[in-house]
Amino acid sequence: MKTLLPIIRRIWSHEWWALLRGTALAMLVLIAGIALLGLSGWFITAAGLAGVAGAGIAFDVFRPSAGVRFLALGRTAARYGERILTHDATLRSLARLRVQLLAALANTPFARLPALRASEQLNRLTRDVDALDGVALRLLIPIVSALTAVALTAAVLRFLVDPRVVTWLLSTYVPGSALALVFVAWRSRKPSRSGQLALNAFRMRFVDLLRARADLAVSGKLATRMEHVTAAEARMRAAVARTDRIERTGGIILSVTESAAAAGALLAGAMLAKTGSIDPARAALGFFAALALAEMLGPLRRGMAEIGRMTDAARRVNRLLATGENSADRIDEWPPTTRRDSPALVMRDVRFMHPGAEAPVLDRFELKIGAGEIVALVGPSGSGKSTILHLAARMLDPDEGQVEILGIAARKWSEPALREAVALLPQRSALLSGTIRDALALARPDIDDREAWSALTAVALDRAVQERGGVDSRLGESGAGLSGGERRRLALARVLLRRPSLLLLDEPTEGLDRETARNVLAGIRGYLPDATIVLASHRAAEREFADRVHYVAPAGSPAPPGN
Ligand SMILES: Nc1ncnc2c1ncn2[C@@H]1O[C@H](COP(=O)(O)OP(=O)(O)OP(=O)(O)O)[C@@H](O)[C@H]1O
Repeated sequence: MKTLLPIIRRIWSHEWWALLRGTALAMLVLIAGIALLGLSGWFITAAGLAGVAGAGIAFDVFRPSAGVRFLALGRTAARYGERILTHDATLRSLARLRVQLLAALANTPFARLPALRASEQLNRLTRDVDALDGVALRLLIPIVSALTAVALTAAVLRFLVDPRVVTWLLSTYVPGSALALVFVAWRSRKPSRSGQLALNAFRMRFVDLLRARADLAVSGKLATRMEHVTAAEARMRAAVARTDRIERTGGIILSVTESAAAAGALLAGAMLAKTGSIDPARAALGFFAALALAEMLGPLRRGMAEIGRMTDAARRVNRLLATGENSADRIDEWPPTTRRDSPALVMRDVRFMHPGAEAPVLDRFELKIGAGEIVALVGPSGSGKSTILHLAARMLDPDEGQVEILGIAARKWSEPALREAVALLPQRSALLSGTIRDALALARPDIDDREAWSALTAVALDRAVQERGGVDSRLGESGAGLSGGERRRLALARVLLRRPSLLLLDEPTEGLDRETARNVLAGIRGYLPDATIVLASHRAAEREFADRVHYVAPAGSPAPPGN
């Protein structure tokens, strides 16, 4: 329950007014239901007795039947209002929670991004948030309204019937319903959790299967992977069946409680009527109230069965929100102004180790790049070239040493100012499905045709786009429909559109033939004549394009002279 508190607080803080009114209406529904059954029972008994006594003609049928109608209609109206208010408030708070989770994901520190799995994050955003819709609807509101309804019913019965009937009802209902609810909550914790885990596994395996289907098919592993997917689905169904069985057993305990409470109330009423303490019609009230009290336990039973699923989801959501909110604090909002006369990029005595790695990738690393220079970083695979670009874009922060970007210490840059001044083309860029214009608009939302074509021309992609039908032609998922080299150039065009002062390119011409590579590199310089360009490079064409080559030695080995 402690895990659910932060979620309850989040829901309550924005929706307290709607929830308060919804809870009041939920109480009204329960009270009206109990009163309706009590009044109807009283009415039938009293009318019967009046008939037996031969006083039927004098019996006032109008007021009680008007009361029954009023209560029945009032209950329906209150139920309608309660559903609208509470569901609306819950859906609004879940929508807000989804946005908060997305923001937390967006704030995830870059160093942790490689560990994130798309399918896992998708799960979190859908199943976990959906699991939390019951926190208010099936736990909070039913508990508060049931407690209030019980207290009110007890007070009214005490006044109208007899305190002993109230004592009987409480002494059967309180332990009986507590036993049933605790039984359901306790026993269904495991299956409801394992059902959720199996569902998560099913979704992740299914997404992975779709993504890797070509590789799996050629390696002959498709059938085995499909078995994995169906195994997760079978576990999920088994867990659901088990939760249902537990819920039904809880239902049996509740039915026994209800029957015992009603039978006892009927017996007590009969005895009280026999001794003449109260009239028989009033004596029937306890019996009907006992039947009506069972109604309030239905939604609670469902909530209890889901408690394991809810707490697990809440734990994951709380953790992600906490990390996202903490890392958001990292961003310094002070926007500095760059100094034009200073070097574009300086790294002094930098040490950096990837999380979980055993040794630093950079140790006492030094680099100085003048404004307007084009520098190619070369070195063996794994020597840390991409890491240097990530440090220069401040996607990573060094463990030791200083990084200066455009004359300003990296830590002093505000996030928006840095993204204006520095652009990075990573080794693998993501293209979203949509049109070519959409892909470019990520860099420049208000992009016009002229800007789009000039960036596409710079990366030698204009002809290919024209042949496809222009900038409004559609791309499939991850840029499907373009060749690997064309996708790379489209991502490059997008980076150029930002017109950065410092452009960081991680193997920009990978997958391009020598001539196209040369054209693209010349196009980049033509598009950004004054920018400083740093390339992580393995290709001769890139080295030839650079003013200077900087050798990146693996950490621990000496850097050659000439750097
Ligand atoms: N997220 C990470 N977690 C742990 N280790 C990492 C991570 N990213 C990179 N590394 C490791 O850091 C080292 C440097 O990686 P980096 O990508 O910077 O090298 P690189 O010189 O750009 O290599 P390549 O030329 O093959 O692209 C490698 O040994 C790599 O395995």
